Amino acid sequence: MTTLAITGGQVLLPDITVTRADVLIDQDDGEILEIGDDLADDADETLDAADSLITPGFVNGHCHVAMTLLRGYADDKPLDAWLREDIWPVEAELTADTVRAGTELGVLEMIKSGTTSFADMYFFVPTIAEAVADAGLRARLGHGVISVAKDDEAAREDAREGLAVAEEIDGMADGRISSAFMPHSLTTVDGEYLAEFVPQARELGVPVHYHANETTDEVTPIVEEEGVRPLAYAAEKGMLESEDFVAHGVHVDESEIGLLAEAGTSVIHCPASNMKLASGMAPVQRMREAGVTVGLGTDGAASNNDLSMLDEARDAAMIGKLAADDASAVPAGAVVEMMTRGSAEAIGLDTGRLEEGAPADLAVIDLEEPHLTPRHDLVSHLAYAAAAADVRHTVCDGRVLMRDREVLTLEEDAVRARASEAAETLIAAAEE
Ligand SMILES: CSC[C@H]1O[C@@H](n2cnc3c(O)ncnc32)[C@H](O)[C@@H]1O
Ligand SMILES: [Zn+2]
Repeated sequence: MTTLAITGGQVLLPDITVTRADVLIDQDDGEILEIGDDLADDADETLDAADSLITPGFVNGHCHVAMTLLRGYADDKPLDAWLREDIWPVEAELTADTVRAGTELGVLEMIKSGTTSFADMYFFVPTIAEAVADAGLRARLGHGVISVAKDDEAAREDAREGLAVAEEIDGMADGRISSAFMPHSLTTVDGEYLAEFVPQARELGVPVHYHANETTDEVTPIVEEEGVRPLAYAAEKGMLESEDFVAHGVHVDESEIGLLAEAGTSVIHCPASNMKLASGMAPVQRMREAGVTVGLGTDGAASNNDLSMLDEARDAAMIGKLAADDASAVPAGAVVEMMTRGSAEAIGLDTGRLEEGAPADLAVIDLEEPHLTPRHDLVSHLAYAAAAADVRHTVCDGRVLMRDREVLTLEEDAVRARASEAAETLIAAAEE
């Protein structure tokens, strides 16, 4: 057994309290062996966490990681126009090579901001899986299925690809990669395909993940054409099971919050994307009070425009108060829980907490910074004041992915250069 001790830090425990302790890891099994005092002597190697906070690695519950290539490409538009006029025409030109370059850039950014796990819906998913495996992260990945603007055979082929990819990649990278069936949304995949293919996802035993109730433009047509709210429609299609998770959940009414709570379906809140696209304010406080598991996600870098979960946590706390018209709503402890265990539970990964036997997925935050001084409350600092650049070390599955800001699994300069080139190639192809 090879062991690593993370020493001298403060540790964020599962009950969202902080205590002074070392963390001892079994690097072969990728598990936490012990959290306690003076564990350095028991370890083969150490990682210094003096003046630092050791937190569970952050869990990004909803992303399109290769969209880093489109960061800053099309800003300041609402969702539907943004997708149809700018994003989808460019995405039509994606290749496995450009997706690899965008994914490497995205996972580099994640490692540098303390994220160790994420859920992702995109294209060229086996390529994304390889990049995630090489970078050392944990992820639940799926092919985004769309039927609009496709003929029947193309739509079926796309859905079949969604299932085939889910089967192919599940369990890759010693189990660090898992999969899901991912229809894009309730309005971009026709009901007949949902009815046909969702049961096949159940047979495969994978969860279903989709965008839901993100804008009023997505709610109105379903109410008008189906006569029910979108999440009641999703339930009719068999898409509201306890392992399923929806992204956004902005325009959900009380009946839909009740459906989510009853079914155990989770919601990934994406506050930055919801603000940037002016989609609306999700009723996070009400969903949490009703017992819905709420996680946090960045969405893609083109609608955020970064992949930092620390930014997302602050945004979630701020907009949560505004939405509830209550400064005590969505407090620091709630967003810290959402960015760790909440997202992990939502996307079905057994991580997001620091305790004996849990996966050794963690981030170490440097507290020796002016904006983290004084240290009245480290949970408050994590929610409101810490930034991506404060992350010192990142560890996933017991492996050190970043030590003292040096990423060990990716060559940072080369990744940035390849991504810049891929972005240029992509835009040039779209403008041809
Ligand atoms: C079919 S793969 C995923 C698909 O989703 C698009 N996308 C990115 N951000 C959003 C969002 O906020 N709502 C809906 N769809 C989004 C992405 O560009 C891909 O086409
Ligand atoms: Zn999305």
